Amino acid sequence: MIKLRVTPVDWKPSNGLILEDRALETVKSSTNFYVIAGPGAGKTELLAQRACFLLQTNTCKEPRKILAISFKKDAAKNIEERVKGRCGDELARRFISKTYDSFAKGLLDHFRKALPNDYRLSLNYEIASNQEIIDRYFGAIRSLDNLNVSKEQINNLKNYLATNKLPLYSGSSGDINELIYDIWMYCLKGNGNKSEITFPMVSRLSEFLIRSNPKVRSSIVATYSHIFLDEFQDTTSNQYDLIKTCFYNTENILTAVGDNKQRIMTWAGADVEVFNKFEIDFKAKKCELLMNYRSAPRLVEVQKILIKKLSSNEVNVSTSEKWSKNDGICEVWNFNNHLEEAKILASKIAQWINSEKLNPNDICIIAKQQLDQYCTSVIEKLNEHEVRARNETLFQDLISEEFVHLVLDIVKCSISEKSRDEWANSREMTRYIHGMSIEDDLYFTKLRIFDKNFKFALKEIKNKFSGVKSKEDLKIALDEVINFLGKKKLIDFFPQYSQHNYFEQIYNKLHEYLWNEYSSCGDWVYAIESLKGLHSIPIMTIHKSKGLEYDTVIFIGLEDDAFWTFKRQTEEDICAFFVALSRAKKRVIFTFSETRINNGYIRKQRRININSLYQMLEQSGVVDVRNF
Ligand SMILES: Nc1ncnc2c1ncn2[C@@H]1O[C@H](COP(=O)(O)OP(=O)(O)OP(=O)(O)O)[C@@H](O)[C@H]1O
Repeated sequence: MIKLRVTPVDWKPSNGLILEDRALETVKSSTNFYVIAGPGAGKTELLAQRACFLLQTNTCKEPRKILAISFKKDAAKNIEERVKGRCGDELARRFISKTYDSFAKGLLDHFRKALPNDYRLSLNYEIASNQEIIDRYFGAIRSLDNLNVSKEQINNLKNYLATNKLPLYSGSSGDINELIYDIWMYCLKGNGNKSEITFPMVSRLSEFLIRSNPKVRSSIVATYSHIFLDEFQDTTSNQYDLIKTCFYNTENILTAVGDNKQRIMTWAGADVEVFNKFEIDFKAKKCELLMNYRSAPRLVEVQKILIKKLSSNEVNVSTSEKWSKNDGICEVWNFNNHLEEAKILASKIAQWINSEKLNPNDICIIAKQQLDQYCTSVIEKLNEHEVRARNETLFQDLISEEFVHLVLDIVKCSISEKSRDEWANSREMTRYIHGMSIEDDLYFTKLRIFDKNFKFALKEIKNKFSGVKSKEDLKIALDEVINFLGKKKLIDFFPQYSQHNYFEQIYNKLHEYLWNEYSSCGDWVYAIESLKGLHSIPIMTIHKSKGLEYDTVIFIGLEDDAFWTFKRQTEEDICAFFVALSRAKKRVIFTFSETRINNGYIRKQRRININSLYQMLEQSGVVDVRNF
């Protein structure tokens, strides 16, 4: 039974977790804190527990909320799920989990009219990438000839576009400032009156509007009493400025968590000084955690070598008591070519799934980038063993969409009476979407009517789905779900879908992907689980793997070609290697293949440039090498 209210003294961490003293102090603190800790130290868990503490003790006083900001949609979803699981849906309604982009965009959409005139963008603005904007600008407006700008500045233009706070200095003829100013004006006003901007520009505009409107700022400060910042090491100056403008010198309490050794977004502008800035600006206290709850002891031995390399510090990371001293497998597997690699990996994976009773999604395959090049043969060979593996990049964003979750839950519980969790989640969520509040005097009467309607709707939805024979039928069945929820109500509840055709885009993708799954198995429950990734091995890049954990991690291609940036950005690439390694709980395998096919050509692979990575593995004294 989930406790709704306890006193701060009586409060205990949920799920029977025991927190280190330092972690407990941060969970209960009433001052700004930043937590620096390595992989698996429980940083995300600490935020989830802190949310429970603040909500269950009403330290975050009703109706105020907690705002949690993450980088990726799935990370935002992950922490939201943890909070729901630990303190229940009712309290978790006051836990608002967003990405930086959705936070900034939400502010802009809500308060767009408060922007100073020169920077007011059109209502129906579009989001574009840096490159699209630059290409369009030079295609439509300007040639490179009459510019007083160096080649390097042009090459790095995308990095400069949203570097400075607004309003921009308009520059002098043809220089870089004038160019940037001109691009901004083109983006805001120039393209047939429909503005087109990038996410970093969204962030700059939001920051500007809050800075120029004390009333808007006050409303944000009043809405949220506590702010959580996850993966803080990857925060860009642009994002930090937005946070600072919102919450500097206010009574809001901020908690930032991160790990400098997992900073893999420097290329995207991560500010290496961000923890120092936060400490000074927000007078934040520091908390260091020295546990690794995730990885087995032998894997932590390898991690320690990398930690020493990355931070020049000897650290004494402890492991969970559930492990024995010799638990953990870290191996390098050498192959003659990528086909041998695929064949042997597939057969070993199938063997582990059978003998160790692992689910496919307990195993993760990671490559540095170019998943098609490194993983296609393994996917094919796994299929021969009837093990499915899929490129998670194509699914992660769709699956973490809130309304996709809701629709899938509704369909699943309409079909299968065993889906109790999905039934409870979708009933709860639908009640909120339909505006039912426990504070309403007629709540219980309305609840009875709602439950009757909900039951009836599930029956209708089940009928529709049972009759689906074609992709077109599926569209009609899905429409039944949307009609029951009410498209307008859905969009009012999830304002992120109010933008242009975003809702339609997601909806069409859901239709397409769900049909693909169903047409290959003919079973709705299995199709929904498959779409959620329950029956396949996820394949992803290191960047996508951040924050996740798996029993077994297989890193394909520990080779110079994969780490082609190693010489130029050695530290960032070691951090990337560290992130991949530290996703594993029990076993991590690195592969090296003498040759690989690249663009139809056989390429010899080397490990000269990244030799230091191999040396670190060897230095740990726990890594075995196997030649196949
Ligand atoms: N106090 C604790 N006791 C037991 N298990 C814990 C505790 N804290 C976290 N865990 C578990 O350890 C694992 C890692 O936790 P979490 O994801 O919060 O770590 P993290 O520091 O955010 O990791 P990373 O930076 O590598 O993403 C999770 O499975 C989590 O449930």
